[in-house]
Amino acid sequence: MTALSFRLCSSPLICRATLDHHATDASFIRRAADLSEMSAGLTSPHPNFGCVIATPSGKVAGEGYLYAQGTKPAEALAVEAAGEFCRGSTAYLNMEPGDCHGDHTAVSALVQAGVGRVVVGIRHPLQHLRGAAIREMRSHGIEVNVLGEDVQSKVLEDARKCCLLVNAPLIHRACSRVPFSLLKYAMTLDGKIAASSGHAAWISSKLSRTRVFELRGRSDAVIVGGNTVRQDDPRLTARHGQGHTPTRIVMSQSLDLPEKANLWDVSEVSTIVATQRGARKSYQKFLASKGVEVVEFDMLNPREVMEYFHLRGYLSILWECGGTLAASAIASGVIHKVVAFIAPKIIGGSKAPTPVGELGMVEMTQALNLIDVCYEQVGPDMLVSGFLQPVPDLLPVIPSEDATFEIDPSVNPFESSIIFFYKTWDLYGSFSNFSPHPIRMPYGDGYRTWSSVEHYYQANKFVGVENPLAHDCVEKIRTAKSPEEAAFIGRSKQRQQPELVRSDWEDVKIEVMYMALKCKFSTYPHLKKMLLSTAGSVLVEASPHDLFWGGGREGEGLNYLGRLLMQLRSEYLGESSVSAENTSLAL
Ligand SMILES: NC(=O)C1=CN([C@@H]2O[C@H](COP(=O)(O)OP(=O)(O)OC[C@H]3O[C@@H](n4cnc5c(N)ncnc54)[C@H](OP(=O)(O)O)[C@@H]3O)[C@@H](O)[C@H]2O)C=CC1
Ligand SMILES: Nc1c(N[C@@H]2O[C@H](COP(=O)(O)O)[C@@H](O)[C@H]2O)[nH]c(=O)[nH]c1=O
Repeated sequence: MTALSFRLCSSPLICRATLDHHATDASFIRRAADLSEMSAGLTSPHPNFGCVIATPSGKVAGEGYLYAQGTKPAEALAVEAAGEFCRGSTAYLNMEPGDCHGDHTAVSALVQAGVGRVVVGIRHPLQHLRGAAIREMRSHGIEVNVLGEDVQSKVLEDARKCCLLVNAPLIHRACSRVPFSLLKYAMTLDGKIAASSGHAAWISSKLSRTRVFELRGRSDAVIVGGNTVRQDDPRLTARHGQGHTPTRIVMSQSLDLPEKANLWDVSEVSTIVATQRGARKSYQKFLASKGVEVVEFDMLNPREVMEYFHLRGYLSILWECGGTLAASAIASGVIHKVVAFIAPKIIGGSKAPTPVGELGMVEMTQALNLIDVCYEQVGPDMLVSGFLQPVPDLLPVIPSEDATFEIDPSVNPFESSIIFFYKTWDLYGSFSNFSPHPIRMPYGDGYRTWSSVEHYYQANKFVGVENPLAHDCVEKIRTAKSPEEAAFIGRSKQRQQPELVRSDWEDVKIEVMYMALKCKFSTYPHLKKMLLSTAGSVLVEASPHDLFWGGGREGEGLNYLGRLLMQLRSEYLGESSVSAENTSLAL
């Protein structure tokens, strides 16, 4: 079996006219993405939608963007602006419309105006909305091209990336069930965020601080730790004009906070204090009397707090804390992006605070590398920003129509039902690697029995490595009492002692899994029958954590387990149709 690839490669023979066409599509999609951000800082953060309507000769006829939740959709505004030029035109949308209220306003506007073609940057990131508007437009006879699926090339891929970035908060929030979090700090050239005394006003220039006000205006909330309140008495308001002002959140375990503080003045904007359950009840009462909301947590940590604010509907959070809380937030995996203003100043001081406290790392190889790093000079300062977690790519979960068809011709990816499986006790739980179905696989000179596919898969990470410790690992995993234990040993060893992992693991792991699955489904006829009974459906492992083998919570994962099962199903279906043909020939 060859490794599966679901991205269709662009043909090397792609012609000049197609390239020009792609360049035009790409530039209008980029424009739609830029437009979609026009409301940033003016209203509460929301999904960003922009629409450009272009005539067949490539002229912009109308544009629109969603101003705020519940206001007229970008598509309707663009149609109004383009008027009679809509007929036969192409509409460019950075993101598939999300028909949240069932009123089809965006799609109806395009259909009724007679738009002939729609180019979509990315599908809607939310599973319950994804694909619906695209299907609806197609059902009305509009040609819909989704970037990366129906049309592909380098220039379109770059444009698609702009669409992902412009809705990064929504995509991250959908995938990780926490709001999008941006850690911002200002530091001196020698890496300090304050003097040893704690004094920090100011490190960065006025121009940089104006940029911070803009960042605040694009956020639902700004967070600091208790110590920053004690040291700085901050206001944390967005003083960037008439724009949106975020809620202020303080995280304090001790509630050993001052009675007089700018944040307790809630006349213009609210403040929420997140604290440990039971902390200083009398002080909690005092805060309540000031109009400050206090929320108690059983475990006050960044993840719990972020999950809570996700449930309250927050999309985007700006962390403006010191290094203590920043380290805790990074360690709990809730920070998605970092923005650092670096001022050309030196303050010194071996005890002066730094932007990120203790992370427990001891070697430089453990350092977290930022992705998509940008550098910009802001007045005298340098602004460095980048992602700590890549914006999840929405493309692969339900692969392109052609590619899915390649794996399993019975599947029509956007019309088929989706069967999710995850826990072994679920309806299709036997598809999980953790299902208790032992397999017998070649090993060394003979065969060995493995208690589950997971046991076999995890052990294979260490097979063939000439180190007794790797051999021990294989045996420990093989004799693990449960698939969970096997997974735990395999994953932690891989993390702690990467030198024990075979060097070709990334190249062979899909093949290893495929062979194990093939053995499992061939050994147990009832499992094979169950797999065949799903023909025509897309299989998705609904693992919220494993974004390689699983499909993620909102379809952001690569779903390789589901793909391999579909591949296997297709092979079995092929075999049964060949044997049916042979039988009928024999008759
Ligand atoms: N230059 C810049 O960009 C910035 C500079 N600063 C400077 O940094 C210094 C303060 O730094 P620092 O002490 O690190 O301040 P933090 O903002 O990180 O506050 C730390 C406090 O956060 C609270 N906290 C609640 N939960 C947690 C948790 N899970 N993990 C860690 N902390 C938690 C605790 O408050 P409690 O003790 O109340 O329980 C803790 O003492 C000041 O001098 C300030 O001027 C601060 C922000 C930005
Ligand atoms: N010192 C420092 C920053 N510090 C951050 O700004 C907060 C003060 O905000 P406010 O009271 O609204 O002006 C402070 O508590 C800390 O979070 N920020 C920067 O951009 N540059 C700086 O040099």
